[in-house]
Amino acid sequence: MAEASRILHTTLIPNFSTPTHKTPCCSPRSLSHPTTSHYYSRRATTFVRCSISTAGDAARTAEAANSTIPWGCDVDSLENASALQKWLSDSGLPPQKMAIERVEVGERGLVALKNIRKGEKLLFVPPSLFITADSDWSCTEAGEVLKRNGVPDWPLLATYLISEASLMKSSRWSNYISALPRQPYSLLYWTRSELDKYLEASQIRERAIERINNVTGTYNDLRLRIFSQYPDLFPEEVFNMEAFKWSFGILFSRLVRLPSMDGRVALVPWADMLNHSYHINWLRWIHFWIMTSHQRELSLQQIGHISQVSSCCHFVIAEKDAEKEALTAVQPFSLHNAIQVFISYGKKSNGELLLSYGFVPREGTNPRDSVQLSLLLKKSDKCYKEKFEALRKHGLSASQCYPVQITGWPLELMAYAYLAVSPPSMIGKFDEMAAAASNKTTSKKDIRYPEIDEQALQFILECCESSISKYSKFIQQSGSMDLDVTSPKQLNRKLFLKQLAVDICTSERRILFRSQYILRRKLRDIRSGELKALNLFDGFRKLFK
Ligand SMILES: C[S@@+](CC[C@H](N)C(=O)[O-])C[C@H]1O[C@@H](n2cnc3c(N)ncnc32)[C@H](O)[C@@H]1O
Repeated sequence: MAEASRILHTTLIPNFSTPTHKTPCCSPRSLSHPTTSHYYSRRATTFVRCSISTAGDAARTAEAANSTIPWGCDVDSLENASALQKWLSDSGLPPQKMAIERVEVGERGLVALKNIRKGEKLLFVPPSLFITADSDWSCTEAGEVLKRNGVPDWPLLATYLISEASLMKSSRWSNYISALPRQPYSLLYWTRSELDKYLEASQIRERAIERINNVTGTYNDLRLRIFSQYPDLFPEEVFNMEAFKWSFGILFSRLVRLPSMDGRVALVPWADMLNHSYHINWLRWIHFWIMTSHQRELSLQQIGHISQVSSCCHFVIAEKDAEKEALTAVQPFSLHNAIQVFISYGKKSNGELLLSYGFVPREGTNPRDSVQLSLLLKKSDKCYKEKFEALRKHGLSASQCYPVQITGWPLELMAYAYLAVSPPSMIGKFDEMAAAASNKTTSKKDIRYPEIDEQALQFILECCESSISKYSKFIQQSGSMDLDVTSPKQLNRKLFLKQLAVDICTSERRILFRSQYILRRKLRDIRSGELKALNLFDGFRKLFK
């Protein structure tokens, strides 16, 4: 979950070596495990195949929205939760103080069943229950082929999930997979035309398109270089785009990085049933221990904050102070039955939460919320070429996005604005400005050019207002938007997407409104200061006359 997008960015597009074998490494008959043909006779092969649709491709759009995979359950289903709980305890999960319940926030989640004391361990998950890139494959040969081809962790795990899921009851993870959502909430499931229609105003649209392209590219790469070479191990009825959309959707919304395992990524059944919250107003330390295989040495895993939304209690999982806190933990407090326990998925904006987890927190509740403001160098600028060159030198382009928060904007954005408005006489400063506008930590960020402050702020204000007007237009039009549906099921889906889009646009616009207010005030101060200075100068002139 946490850091998922960053991890994906660096590892998703695999750099495979060319497969050395053209045929499966072992023929079905020579398998030590059940034979491949036997395997695949048990694989689920009944689902619809489809790929991510492009704009205008209405038929495929409808198909993409409606097709599902045959494993997993509905997002709010408790049907498989008790089977999951039982299987986990049978597999070594110690008795827990939480249970899976239907909840108000996040549909299903973990709720505390007992009073919990400060310092008490709340979650215990033995590593034997983690799914990592080192997990054993039920189909050993498939795992060996991927590893031999140097497939990185993310695509490897995505393929592993599909492989195990398709084996249904024969997989060791069948109880876990049955309790996973059949269609995780994720922008991966939005078609291109839905992204264009609903997220036109938000920069998150670009991120979603990029992510979908990455996932599609990864799947195509795997298909071309590996799956097509070993069709017995990776039949297309199972290992197709729809299945990869599902598995990447699961990874984006559930994968965690484990510092205690050298930062490797893993799916942690049970812990991944915790929903997200920012409602933190009273700190408590809670420890999330992971037992080693010998269960003697305990190592600590930092996932994030655990909080309780409806009252003033919450927990923070601490890495450094854990030992100390565990010793001094004495103060008991009460959690009523069925009170949901939350963690924080990290310092993410609402857009990032929508992108990976498919939900938008209530307006104004996310202190880390930000909106990407797009700034553009004007082509009509007399020094366009020189400015563009300076930007390029520092890894930037003529159009740049910067995150704006309710508390303000980064120094880099101001530096870009200085560059955008600086006159030809300041050509000698272009390089310094472009360097400060880049995200290189070595460059000096806090540059000031009071002589062009007003123009720079005015420039940012104009960008802000142009963005606000796009949001306002969408929000206004959304009420009467033609949803273009042919069935009640489609209508529900479109209404849901539209609501998410309105929520994200409203929360992003809110930040821009705040920036607009600050910018106008600053400009008013500058202008009234200038006016005062002008009046004073006029007064002196008259005096000397
Ligand atoms: C790690 S899973 C948490 C368990 C999940 N609720 C389940 O039943 O499988 C993350 C998913 O839970 C849901 N979720 C988590 N926190 C949420 C929140 N604050 N509001 C709405 N949905 C949330 C989203 O669907 C997200 O993709």
